[in-house]
Amino acid sequence: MADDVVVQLQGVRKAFNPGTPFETEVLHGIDLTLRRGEFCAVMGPSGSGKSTLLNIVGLLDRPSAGKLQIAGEETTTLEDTALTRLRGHTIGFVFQYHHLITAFTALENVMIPMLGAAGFPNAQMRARATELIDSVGLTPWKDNLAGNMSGGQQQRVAIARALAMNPAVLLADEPTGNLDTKSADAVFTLLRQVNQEHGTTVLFVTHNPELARRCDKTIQVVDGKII
Ligand SMILES: Nc1ncnc2c1ncn2[C@@H]1O[C@H](COP(=O)(O)OP(=O)(O)OP(=O)(O)O)[C@@H](O)[C@H]1O
Repeated sequence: MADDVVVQLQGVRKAFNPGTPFETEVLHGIDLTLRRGEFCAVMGPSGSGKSTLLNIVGLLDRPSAGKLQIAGEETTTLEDTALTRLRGHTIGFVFQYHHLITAFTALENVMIPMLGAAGFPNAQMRARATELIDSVGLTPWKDNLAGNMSGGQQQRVAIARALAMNPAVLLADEPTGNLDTKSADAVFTLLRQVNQEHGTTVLFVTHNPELARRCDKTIQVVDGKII
């Protein structure tokens, strides 16, 4: 595998409820290679398998068959604890719904992934979270409760939180799907900026062809296959 390949799927299949009468194969042999700094849009009809694909690349779910290498490591043979560790250090997630803790401030939400085993924040974590909040343009709002922020601001906090561990791969599942055009554009521009400044590889699910055109490449997932 070339050094700059950060995500590689070979013949990845995913079946839900395997071995039961309800078994359904949702991904039917996906091959995909993403290099460092690549920004790739994922498009395709509803129910075609885009989120399932992101969950597998994000090590939240395991393939039923095939190979998946993340940051040079073959993941299909890893035990759950090793998989969790690799996920924590390599992958950042941004979802359509921000999944912030609304009763925490913006800054506190960004510190959550840094807490780790310590379980409580220190000055270094606070400084790093402040830097991230600054980088997503939310300096004046850092002490606002996440629940009181606008949709676009919440998504910026979610991006800052996703970057807390400086991930090689950022997985964004329709992060702009719930936003008005102007906020969607601003969130996309921020993701692009992160990608270019840090060389983060981004996999970005969208139904918006305008935004897909602004990515380095687009894959179409149809009926569980890349076409
Ligand atoms: N845990 C599960 N158990 C059974 N079937 C599932 C499970 N998760 C997803 N599916 C099915 O897999 C298919 C693909 O779902 P997925 O959410 O990946 O599609 P999607 O392309 O992301 O859709 P959307 O654009 O609507 O978000 C759907 O038919 C869905 O019902």
